[in-house]
Amino acid sequence: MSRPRSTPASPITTPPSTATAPVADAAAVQDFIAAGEILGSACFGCGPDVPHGLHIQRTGRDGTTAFAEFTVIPEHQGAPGLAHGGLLATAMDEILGTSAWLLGRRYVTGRLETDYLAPVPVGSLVHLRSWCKGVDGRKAYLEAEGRLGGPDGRVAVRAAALFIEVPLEHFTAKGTP
Ligand SMILES: CCCCCCCCCCCCCC(=O)SCCNC(=O)CCNC(=O)[C@H](O)C(C)(C)COP(=O)(O)OP(=O)(O)OC[C@H]1O[C@@H](n2cnc3c(N)ncnc32)[C@H](O)[C@@H]1OP(=O)(O)O
Repeated sequence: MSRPRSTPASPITTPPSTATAPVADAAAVQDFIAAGEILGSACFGCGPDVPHGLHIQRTGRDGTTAFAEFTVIPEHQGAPGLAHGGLLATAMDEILGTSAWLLGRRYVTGRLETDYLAPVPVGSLVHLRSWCKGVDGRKAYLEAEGRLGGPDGRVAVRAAALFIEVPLEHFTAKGTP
């Protein structure tokens, strides 16, 4: 039986040799503190008013590493008694997006790779962490993990991602569905 890879990253989500080390942006760090007012309450990942949303709470940061947590409720279930895998990918996307935010530019997820290492029971408190490995032009390379049993407990889910920097118009110029 093959062992889990030590990193979830494929070649697409591995920073190239030309990538530079990430630097936290001072203004973004201030935004992090006031994130609730900036993002509003409609985000499925972190919005407090979204019924059955993840209600992810950001708990801290260190450089471009972001920390957060959420509780898996019955409405998040997939297989009996367990969190839905897509929901856990959403949690990964949210914490990855938070780390990308700390770079001080606007990014969207281009590619998200997720490894599921252990089942996550309904009722679990999932501890999220994400960090940026490098930046190359418009591309930011990030990883994330979700742990059970405490912030340093065992890793149940992990992800690697490529985020792409976009202009403000990406969010304001809505196309016709
Ligand atoms: C306040 C503090 C807290 C804040 C918290 C915030 C929380 C946030 C929580 C929410 C977080 C949730 C976040 C979300 O959920 S974001 C929502 C989910 N993501 C999207 O909706 C993105 C949809 N896609 C697009 O809009 C476009 O495709 C983008 C903008 C990504 C690129 O289209 P664009 O026309 O602009 O650029 P380009 O096509 O010339 O590509 C440029 C380069 O990138 C490379 N490339 C692109 N895609 C991929 C790919 N898939 N794999 C590999 N490579 C890819 C491409 O090869 C090229 O490389 P190169 O040829 O230059 O080498």
